[in-house]
Amino acid sequence: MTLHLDDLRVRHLGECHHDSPLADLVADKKTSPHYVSEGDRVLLDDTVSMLDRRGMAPGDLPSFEAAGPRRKIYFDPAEVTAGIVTCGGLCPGLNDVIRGLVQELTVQYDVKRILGFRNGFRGLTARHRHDTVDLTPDVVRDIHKSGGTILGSSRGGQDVEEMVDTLVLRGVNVLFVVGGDGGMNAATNLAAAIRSRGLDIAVIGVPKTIDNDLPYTDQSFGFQSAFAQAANFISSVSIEASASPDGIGIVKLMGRHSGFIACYASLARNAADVVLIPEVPFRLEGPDGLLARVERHVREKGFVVIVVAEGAGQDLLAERGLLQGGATDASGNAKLGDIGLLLREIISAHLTEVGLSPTVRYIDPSYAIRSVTANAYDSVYCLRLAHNAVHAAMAGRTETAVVRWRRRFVHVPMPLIISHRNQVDPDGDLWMSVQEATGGLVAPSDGRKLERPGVPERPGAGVVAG
Ligand SMILES: Nc1ncnc2c1ncn2[C@@H]1O[C@H](COP(=O)(O)OP(=O)(O)OP(=O)(O)O)[C@@H](O)[C@H]1O
Ligand SMILES: O=P(O)(O)OC[C@H]1O[C@](O)(CO)[C@@H](O)[C@@H]1O
Ligand SMILES: [Mg+2]
Repeated sequence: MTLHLDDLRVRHLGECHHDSPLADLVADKKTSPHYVSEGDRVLLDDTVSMLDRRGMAPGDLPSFEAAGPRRKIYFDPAEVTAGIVTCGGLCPGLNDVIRGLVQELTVQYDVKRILGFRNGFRGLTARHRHDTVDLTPDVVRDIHKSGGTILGSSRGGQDVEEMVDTLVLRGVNVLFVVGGDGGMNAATNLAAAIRSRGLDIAVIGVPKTIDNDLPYTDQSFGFQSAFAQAANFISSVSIEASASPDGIGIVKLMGRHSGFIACYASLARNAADVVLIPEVPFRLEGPDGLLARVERHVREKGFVVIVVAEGAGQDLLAERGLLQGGATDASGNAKLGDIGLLLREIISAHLTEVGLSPTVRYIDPSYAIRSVTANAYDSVYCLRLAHNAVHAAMAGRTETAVVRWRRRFVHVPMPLIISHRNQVDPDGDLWMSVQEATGGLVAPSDGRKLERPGVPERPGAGVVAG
């Protein structure tokens, strides 16, 4: 998809006429390596060759509006009622975002009324619209010390007009949607319905997903906390497998369509011998297939550790009739088959057949990963996203997501956030690092050649047969 400057312009509700309470803070600020001043823009591309290929004057290059406080704002804070909704799967840092939104709205902008809608978009239906939480600094003071979301979350569709009615009936003129691709889709539809009714309501998205599958953001919040926890499970499995004769350690990690958690968690511990992700289909059979590679590891090193993303190898499950074709959850997300269980069965059978005596240690930590409290890094990240989301809303931006792009906080039009999925690029440097750390790949099922097969020797990785 080729993006132009016009694709990156965000919607405004109108001119900003009110003095911002933060005007003094930004009055004399200029763009520097650590600040982007109001009105300046952040480039989409970041290499000389990419810029060169565009062949444009700097002002015409595709770029994002910088986030941050403005000198003038659109809404009179005394007239603002804010709403907050968290939707989809849990993710570390949701409470940090809620806390940051409430603190910034109340302390900096003196907004008096903030409603927390319960259990995702379900909370905006006619049935649940009056069951809201009054969010104050006191209510949110300590919520960042726990994982999850104090507002609850849900999957499943709701009628968009009914949700707009809720915003009108509850007097909400600024809505913050903290959600993944589904949540951003719903927020986009909501904003379109608001626009078609000519209402003065801002919808601001704070993109969220532990899968890190949303584009135009460096990395989604909570992702670091999630993969740090996932890495602990890889260590556990590695210790177990290395202490068992012919040990097979398998960890299945979340990641429906994107294997970022599997890649990062594997790199964090450098204990994985094989990493399987949805983006790189793999073969079981043949000299470079998974089974041969696993067998080689066990014979040479005594054990093997496999990290598999839940969305990997779905073709293998389908071939075996282990997928409910077309089955989806309430939000329309495809229901996946259990690749971890299939690998456990197939690998055990193969190793037994070739005369080994495998001991399998299989962990599927699933919710134990995404329910953790945000680490310090993610807490800071969430707080800063929340501050910028509030600035965007008060300045009358709408149908806009607030993200960090190449270290700067920027505004991205919501349709772009749902325009495609962020995935591990098999030709990118992350996957290259995984190859370097694991010493090669399982043969891809698309017939591509393997570049560097082999078993690397890693300090502390276990016994290497002489
Ligand atoms: N294509 C869509 N159009 C409109 N609304 C959607 C769409 N997909 C999902 N939604 C709504 O958005 C909400 C959240 O979606 P979903 O359950 O897919 O989680 P998500 O926001 O993608 O988060 P995550 O990926 O982290 O689990 C649900 O209430 C769902 O009905
Ligand atoms: O069991 P649930 O709540 O439907 O969520 C599972 C899914 O949610 C995610 O955490 C985020 O979409 C995926 O990684 C996972 O497949
Ligand atoms: Mg999603």
